[in-house]
Amino acid sequence: MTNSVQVRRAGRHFKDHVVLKDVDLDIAPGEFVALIGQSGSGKSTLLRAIAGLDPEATGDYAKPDRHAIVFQEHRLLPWSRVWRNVTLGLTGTDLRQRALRALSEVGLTAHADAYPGTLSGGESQRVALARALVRTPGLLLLDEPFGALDALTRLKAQALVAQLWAEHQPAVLLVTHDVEEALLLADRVLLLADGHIAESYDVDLPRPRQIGHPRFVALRRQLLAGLGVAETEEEL
Ligand SMILES: Nc1ncnc2c1ncn2[C@@H]1O[C@H](COP(=O)(O)OP(=O)(O)OP(=O)(O)O)[C@@H](O)[C@H]1O
Repeated sequence: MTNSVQVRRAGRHFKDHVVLKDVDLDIAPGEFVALIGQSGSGKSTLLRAIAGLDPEATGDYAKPDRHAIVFQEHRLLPWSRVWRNVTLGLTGTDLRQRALRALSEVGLTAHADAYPGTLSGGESQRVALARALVRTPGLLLLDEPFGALDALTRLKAQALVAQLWAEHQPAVLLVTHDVEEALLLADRVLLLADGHIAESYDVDLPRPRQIGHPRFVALRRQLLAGLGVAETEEEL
């Protein structure tokens, strides 16, 4: 398989509500793909199916053995120290060392022995990223990981993800509501609508991306039109 991710005929319904009808999706090794779509279009449902978390999803799914997922909520265990959260579920003798290495990549070495309850929202999401990184994933699945962060923290978290992706080159599938986030980070943006991938946009811009670049502005307009949002309506 030359693709890192290959999804064929993905389907999912909840009783008579058909959410995913016929989704085909490919991600090349090291490619960063963003998935946008209106609220309720099935973005999270698709991500969960790809992650193997949804036994009732139908279709064929191929993905790297090592994959990791980061959700909008950090899902850290409050009674476990940060470094233990990072290596939760892993076995081996050097777990603390591995946790510290991953925490240093997200700038949180100093918080290794803290409990999650003492961290800010942005720090908690960085721990969740470290927990993903420590698994050296070939595929990183990100489900609105910055959705709950304030604007400045969100920008910093986006820059961190861009840097980690450039260093480690996993394939990435990022679910986001935010067309600017998609255009800042992704090689390609997919639009999920009516239960399938309705559009694919190549983000043919060098990195780091400049939001004022005329091509960026044009792509932003196309994506918003694809979502059925007028340019003046900022957020969905
Ligand atoms: N466990 C469930 N039971 C019933 N319906 C569900 C369940 N999970 C999801 N759905 C429905 O499937 C549809 C798609 O949900 P999903 O969370 O995948 O959408 P989304 O595109 O990620 O939305 P958002 O952007 O608002 O997070 C929604 O209509 C939702 O109500």
